[in-house]
Amino acid sequence: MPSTSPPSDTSTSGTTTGEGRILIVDDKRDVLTALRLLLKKYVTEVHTATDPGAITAMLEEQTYDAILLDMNFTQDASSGREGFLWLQRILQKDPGAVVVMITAYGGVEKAVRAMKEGAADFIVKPWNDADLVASVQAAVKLRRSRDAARKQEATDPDTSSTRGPATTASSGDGAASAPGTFDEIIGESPAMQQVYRTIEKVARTDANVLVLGENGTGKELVARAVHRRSKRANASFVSTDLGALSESLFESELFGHIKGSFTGADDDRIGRFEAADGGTLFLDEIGNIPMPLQAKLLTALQRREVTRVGETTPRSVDIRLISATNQPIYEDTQKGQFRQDLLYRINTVEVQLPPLRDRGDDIALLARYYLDEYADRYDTGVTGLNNAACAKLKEYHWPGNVRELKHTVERAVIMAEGQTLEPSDIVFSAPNSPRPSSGSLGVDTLNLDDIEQAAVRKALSKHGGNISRAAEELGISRKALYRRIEKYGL
Ligand SMILES: Nc1ncnc2c1ncn2[C@@H]1O[C@H](COP(=O)(O)OP(=O)(O)OP(=O)(O)O)[C@@H](O)[C@H]1O
Repeated sequence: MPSTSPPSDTSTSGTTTGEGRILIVDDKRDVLTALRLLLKKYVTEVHTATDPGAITAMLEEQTYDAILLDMNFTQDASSGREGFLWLQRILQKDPGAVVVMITAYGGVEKAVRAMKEGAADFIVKPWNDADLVASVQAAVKLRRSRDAARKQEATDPDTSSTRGPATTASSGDGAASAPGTFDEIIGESPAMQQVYRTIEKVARTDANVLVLGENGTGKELVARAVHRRSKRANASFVSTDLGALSESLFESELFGHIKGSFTGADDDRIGRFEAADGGTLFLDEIGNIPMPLQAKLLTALQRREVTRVGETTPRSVDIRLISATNQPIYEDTQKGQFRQDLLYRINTVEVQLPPLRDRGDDIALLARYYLDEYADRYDTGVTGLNNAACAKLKEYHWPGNVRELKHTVERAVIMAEGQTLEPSDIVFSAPNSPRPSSGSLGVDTLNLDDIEQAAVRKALSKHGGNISRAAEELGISRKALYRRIEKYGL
């Protein structure tokens, strides 16, 4: 039975302006007081508790639009373990809860891990008032839209099956996909199966996704698959290549502008953020944007609002963000070329796409697929490729990955003399480009932790997440590998 009186160490503030009922749980009374004073201007009710043990009873009595939860409760504790525990309990009790973690500056990595486990956001102490208020308001909004979506699903049972993630795609075969494919993505290597599993899991959530991989590995296809399987599938998917935007156009493209705000602004125009409202925004080449623009992007993401160039009033946007880069973004962060706080905002879940040369038989699978497609399109009568041609394709290092394979097969199908492709029909565009050594970790650092982290990532990606095989390749025990996965939050 729900208890009717609030636990003794909790307190409530009624207020006037904004909307929403929030709960703040922190063992430090001064933190609670400061937060209550600040937030009561923006939400209807602020409840506080110093003892996380009170959370369960409070959740039985009330539904909260947002819960601000400290990561550490016992004196001097810094592991964040209690934060994880209470986060889990809250989500068990109320799966729709929107939890914002509060952490000290040094605990940011743990807060990011908490986001992977279901927290909606995090706040770093000492906080910036405006950012904190924006984060709480966004959390309240998120709760409301989750509740509305749930109500909609309850009244329209078809909604979840037509718009939600495909539920029958557990082995990498999307609901409407041919064998060996997942939506439009072709490949059945262990590394790609791991990618499909991640897409399935993350699509259902609203978590920000960072897709990493060399050029032409299919990063945009992954972004589209996540969108298609998400509850935003019926809204727009807006793709923007940030690498192609000049600094001067960046703000107006992303945030929009009003007529006359600069030379050439002949009309009001909405930006990509607003165009993606309710749907998914895909920011490609995010690793290439200069520092000042990173700051602007971070502010928009933190506040979930954009201000059109030439205007002063911000507009709220509700987007799911998927970013992609082929840059070594972790290394760039260490070199000070990419903001760490922006990285933490965009990489809640990461999808690492393996280069084509590490995908084994997928090379032949893709080649046959494109062979059929182009033979059909150009009506050439080419029907297959012989073993030697297939071996030649598999031996090549594919610096341009799937995009390059596609063009190579297209050329071969057009130029072939016979019905079956032979090695001489296959001409590579960059046969002498340097072949990345298979041992290369793609990091340019001597920091042992970074090298270890890159090795663990690479082994997991190569073996499609298979712990035994990855541990064997790394030369460590399964247990030792689990410890490292935990250590690096992989
Ligand atoms: N696994 C795959 N199956 C089928 N087609 C693929 C696959 N991967 C990539 N492609 C094709 O290769 C081309 C490049 O894919 P995509 O644009 O998604 O790659 P990308 O990693 O985003 O590239 P870039 O880094 O250059 O932006 C597209 O034509 C896409 O359809």
